[in-house]
Amino acid sequence: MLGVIADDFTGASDIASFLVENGLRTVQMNGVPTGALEQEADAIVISLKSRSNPVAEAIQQSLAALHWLQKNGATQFYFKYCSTFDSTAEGNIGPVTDALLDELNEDFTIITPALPVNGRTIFNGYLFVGQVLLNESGMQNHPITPMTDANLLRLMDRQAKGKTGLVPYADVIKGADHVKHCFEQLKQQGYRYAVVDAVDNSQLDVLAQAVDEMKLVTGGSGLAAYMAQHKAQGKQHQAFVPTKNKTVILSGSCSVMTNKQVADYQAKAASKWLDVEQALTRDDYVETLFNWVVEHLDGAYAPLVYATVPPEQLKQIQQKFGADIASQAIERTFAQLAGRLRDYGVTNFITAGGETSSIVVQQLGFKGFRIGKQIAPGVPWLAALDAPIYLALKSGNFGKEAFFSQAQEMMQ
Ligand SMILES: Nc1ncnc2c1ncn2[C@@H]1O[C@H](COP(=O)(O)OP(=O)(O)O)[C@@H](O)[C@H]1O
Ligand SMILES: O=C(O)[C@@H](O)C(=O)COP(=O)(O)O
Repeated sequence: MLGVIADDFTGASDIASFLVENGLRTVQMNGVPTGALEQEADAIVISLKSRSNPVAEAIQQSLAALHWLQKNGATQFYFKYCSTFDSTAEGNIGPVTDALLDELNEDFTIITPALPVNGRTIFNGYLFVGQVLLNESGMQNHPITPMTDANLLRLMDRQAKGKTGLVPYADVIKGADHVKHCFEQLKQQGYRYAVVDAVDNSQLDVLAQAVDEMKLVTGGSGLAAYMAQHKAQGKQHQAFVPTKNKTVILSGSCSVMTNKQVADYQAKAASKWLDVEQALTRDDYVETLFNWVVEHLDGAYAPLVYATVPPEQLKQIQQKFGADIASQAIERTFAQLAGRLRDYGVTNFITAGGETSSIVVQQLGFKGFRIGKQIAPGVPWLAALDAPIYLALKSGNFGKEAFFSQAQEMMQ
């Protein structure tokens, strides 16, 4: 069984959807479960909210997830982080990778955020988003983990304890045996991690074969899709879509794509901006937003509450209130609002943004999810295991402009 440790909830549903689409029976758990695994599965994805926590906390959560997965039958482990390598000079990708390697008594792994279907490719160790380098893609303006360098070797070396090497494109296309040989050479030269180039899916297919016996693999969801294909032996997936019912959209991502998606949706449905100042100063602010959502639940499309702003406005807000204070106030407000709406009878939640989705799901508190049909690559419909609730957790930059309306048009 494959055990996945995902550093946020959108990332967890991203990888879970690719595992399922490629034939593995997969369950996504909300945090580290307290009891034993209750159903048969080929892969378990544990969703953490550890991407931007203090390093020690991220390590502690990730090791707890590892121990649970080991106890419940996992034999190979996958640390899932963002396809845009969201992290800071402190971590958490490097320190968590180190902690997992140490705990597993391993001394080597790979670094593979590539996800070609969503435009994330790696060449000569540089991460591209579409046709531009990571640090020119808009990710340099990320509210919590601004990415100002696209070189994965440098990024990893800054935050991890070992040395990072490269398996370049010219070697990857020579096939899985050759890639394994490159890993051995890098190990002998004292490298602890290898960034592996992947400019399209065929390199991920090769890499999936090269890591078949690697105890710990790290990366985005792209490689996992091919690992699933090689493990699955053609198992079938019964994809579901949600039932039409009371729906709300909560958007806390400030990514380039989410800004476009919010603008597109505002032309179709009722929308309300979540004002940081009011979130910080008014005790009744959640109640005000709740009342507004309830008034708009009967429209053709669901109401949207959004904190999403373009980079200049984000900078002003962060300067005025402090980046951490602003983002915590927004996350808290979304979480409380989601809880109120669930109690009121909203059954379908569409959330945008990794941190935002993570806090909302933690507040709603389900054990875990079954994985349904993909709305866009990496964004599946989810059904809570223990309540008749459906969710779509959209990663910041995933989906096309019309994502929010498309998601609802799938409901039956
Ligand atoms: N208007 C805003 N001002 C300040 N911070 C914001 C604003 N809107 C969103 N944020 C914060 O930015 C962060 C966005 O992160 P996240 O939800 O992970 O989105 P993404 O998936 O794009 O990374 C959240 O912590 C959110 O609260
Ligand atoms: O790998 C990815 O890009 C996503 O699965 C992911 O982790 C995105 O994170 P957010 O943009 O913070 O949602």
